[in-house]
Amino acid sequence: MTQPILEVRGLTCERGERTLFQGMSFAVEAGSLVRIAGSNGAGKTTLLRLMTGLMRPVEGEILWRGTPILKAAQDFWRELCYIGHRNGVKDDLSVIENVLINARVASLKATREDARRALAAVGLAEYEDVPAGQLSQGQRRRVALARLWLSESVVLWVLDEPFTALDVKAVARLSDLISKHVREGGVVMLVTHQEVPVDKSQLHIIEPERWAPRRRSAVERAMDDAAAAEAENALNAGA
Ligand SMILES: Nc1ncnc2c1ncn2[C@@H]1O[C@H](COP(=O)(O)OP(=O)(O)OP(=O)(O)O)[C@@H](O)[C@H]1O
Repeated sequence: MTQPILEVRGLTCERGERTLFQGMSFAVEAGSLVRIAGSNGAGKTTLLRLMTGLMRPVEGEILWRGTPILKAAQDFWRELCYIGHRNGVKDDLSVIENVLINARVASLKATREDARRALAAVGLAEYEDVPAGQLSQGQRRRVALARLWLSESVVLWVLDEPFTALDVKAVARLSDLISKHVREGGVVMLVTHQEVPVDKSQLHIIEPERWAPRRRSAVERAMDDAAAAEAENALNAGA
């Protein structure tokens, strides 16, 4: 592998009382699609949040271009586009105002024309002036995702279930955009069940469960109990 652009080193994460994963390590180079897979509650969303610096790990670190993200801070965030579960769409603003404000918050330079192009790409050209509160869930998702069409120069895309609530056509368009971003040297890390066509060598599948602390089986627990009982008996016999 050439120099990795993104490296996860010995990441351990706890939520509540539970250790979700420990010692997670992997590295990818520019031009990679990182698919986070696994069962409900495995820690997929949590891993994405760690990736953005919104959450901190108990141990370990994430390096972007060789620098820990929490240290790189602004320099890292300038290269990051994060679209989480929540769409962050403001109901009382029009569709185009939402796109422009999202772009401004992300420090992207976007004119009204750019925003129109992005809306056309997500199939919302005719909704430009409609208050976002009047949209369906799928349409709201599209408003949030329109930012991706303004983020081609942003290297790292971190996307939590971006295909949810989209129709077949929208899924195909987004899937094409993601493949193009990866082909052009971007890194896309996403939680999805959707296949995104990229070269096999560019695809990494990360399953947080692989780093989950091992649960002891019933047999192991019974053996421990038996050993403890034996030790107690020995102590009592000696007393
Ligand atoms: N705010 C919180 N406080 C405590 N525990 C939490 C919190 N949010 C999530 N968790 C727990 O962390 C674990 C991982 O949650 P996470 O949302 O990362 O899983 P996931 O793999 O994305 O799940 P899903 O496929 O259902 O979206 C779950 O067991 C969940 O109960």
